[in-house]
Amino acid sequence: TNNPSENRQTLQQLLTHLLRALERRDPQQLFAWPVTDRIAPNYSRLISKPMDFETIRRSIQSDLYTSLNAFVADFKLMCENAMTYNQPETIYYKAAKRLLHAGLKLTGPEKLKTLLSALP
Ligand SMILES: COc1ccc(OC)c(-c2cc(C(C)=O)n3cccnc23)c1
Repeated sequence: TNNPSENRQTLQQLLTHLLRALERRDPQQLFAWPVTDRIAPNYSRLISKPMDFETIRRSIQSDLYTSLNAFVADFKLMCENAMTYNQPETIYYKAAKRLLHAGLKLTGPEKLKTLLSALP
């Protein structure tokens, strides 16, 4: 529809659906909350824009994302942060790489066509 509030609701429903699908790919919840300097030394010095699933959820709820691209950008940032801070042989780097690929497939044009066709 061209009703802004309806479109915003639909976008929020789509983003919440995608967020849940992505969170399922992180069963160890390594991306569920912000990484602290306590568990990752110097993290806040090395990573200028931290991102995690809880922050993304809050952004959806406060209508911060006005497009799918903005949501995908934060998801990619979250994965890229982990591939910047952690060495390639760590579980965090490997989990981020897998999550990033799974996420880009989920939000790719092919999959989105089916998702969008299912919307009201
Ligand atoms: C081992 O248990 C946990 C629990 C929560 C975590 O982040 C929310 C992490 C974690 C998550 C990360 C990431 C995502 O870089 N990390 C990096 C170094 C050390 N720990 C982490 C690990």
